[in-house]
Amino acid sequence: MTAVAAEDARVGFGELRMEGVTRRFGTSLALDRIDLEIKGGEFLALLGPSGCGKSTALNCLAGLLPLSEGAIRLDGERIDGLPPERRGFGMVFQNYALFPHLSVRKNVAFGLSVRRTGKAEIAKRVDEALRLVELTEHAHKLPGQLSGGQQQRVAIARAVVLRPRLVLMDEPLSNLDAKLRVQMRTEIRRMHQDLGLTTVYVTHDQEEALALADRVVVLRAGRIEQEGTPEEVYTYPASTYIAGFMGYRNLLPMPVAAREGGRITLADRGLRLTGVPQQEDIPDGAAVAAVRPEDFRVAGETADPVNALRVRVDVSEFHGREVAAEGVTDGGHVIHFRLPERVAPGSRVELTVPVERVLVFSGTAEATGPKER
Ligand SMILES: Nc1ncnc2c1ncn2[C@@H]1O[C@H](COP(=O)(O)OP(=O)(O)OP(=O)(O)O)[C@@H](O)[C@H]1O
Repeated sequence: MTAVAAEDARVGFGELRMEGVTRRFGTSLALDRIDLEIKGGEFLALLGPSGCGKSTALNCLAGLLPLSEGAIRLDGERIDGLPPERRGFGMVFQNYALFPHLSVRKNVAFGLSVRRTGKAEIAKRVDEALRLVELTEHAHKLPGQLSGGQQQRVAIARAVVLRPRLVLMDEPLSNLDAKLRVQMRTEIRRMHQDLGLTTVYVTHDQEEALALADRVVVLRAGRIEQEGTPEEVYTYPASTYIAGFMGYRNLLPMPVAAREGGRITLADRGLRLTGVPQQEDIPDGAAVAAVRPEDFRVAGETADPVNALRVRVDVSEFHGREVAAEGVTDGGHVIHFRLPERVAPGSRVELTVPVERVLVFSGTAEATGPKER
């Protein structure tokens, strides 16, 4: 099959494998022996903070960057030596890179014209793509006459009109405002489903990754730290680094005070938290309790004495459905939690958290990874 035929054939693939993919820039290691399998039809998110190697991984898949070591195989066949245009992948980046002097329709048709696709076929496919991104009535406009979200939709239409077997997206929503980001997120997912695409999506936004992906791969310093379904990664982060990323805003380094029946109790300066160990070897001296703000509850009088803590509220912010609060324990631990309503600074509240929502890791304060947002 010729490369063009491969790109046009709307056939997916069984699996794409990255095998020991390593990429160096001088002496710095941007990707360190990445082994990853992407299944046809899957929506995979590559998640991690700035500099962890997400874009490098995507560019290696796209063929924009050669590998330093390793291989990429599509259904067993090596493709890492192929130039980008022969891989049959579509790309959507954060700067939409539309042609400013061409209409929306011409921008979307461009790739097909270059391939000398027949006029009637181009018209049919462009119409279909524009309908899909709901831009039919803007087809005659120039990109400069569109909003940021509309321009991004043109960029997506331009990629999917080629019916690529894999769509690579690098932070495609990062230039949009918050409301549009959420809308476009749904559209991207819908398109992925409706067109039966395989998508690899790079983002540093955990909410976006969790909302969109079938599987999330979290990168840290060029290596895979955890991979799993959004539910798995969110509920059972494999490390404090991932926990910090997944909204476990309370990462409290405390020594171990007791171990009993599969539970572990940490205690420090008057704060005592019992939780569930997430790793096998948790040393006595260096453990971290990870708790999500929304898992703390304001305790009633009948509160279970396990995991009861009293905090002085310093700040409470109205967030619509609930109030986000920051407080401090008598011993000086800063606690992030939620309240049903705002309270005056200096108020004292009793909090509690279920044992199963206190995740215990080995580690120290330095190892507590990125903070939420
Ligand atoms: N062209 C380059 N020359 C030198 N170093 C590079 C180059 N591109 C990337 N790097 C380095 O490789 C590492 C990974 O970069 P990469 O862009 O893949 O990270 P990222 O996770 O996508 O970050 P961001 O979200 O900020 O784009 C970083 O340390 C970066 O400085």
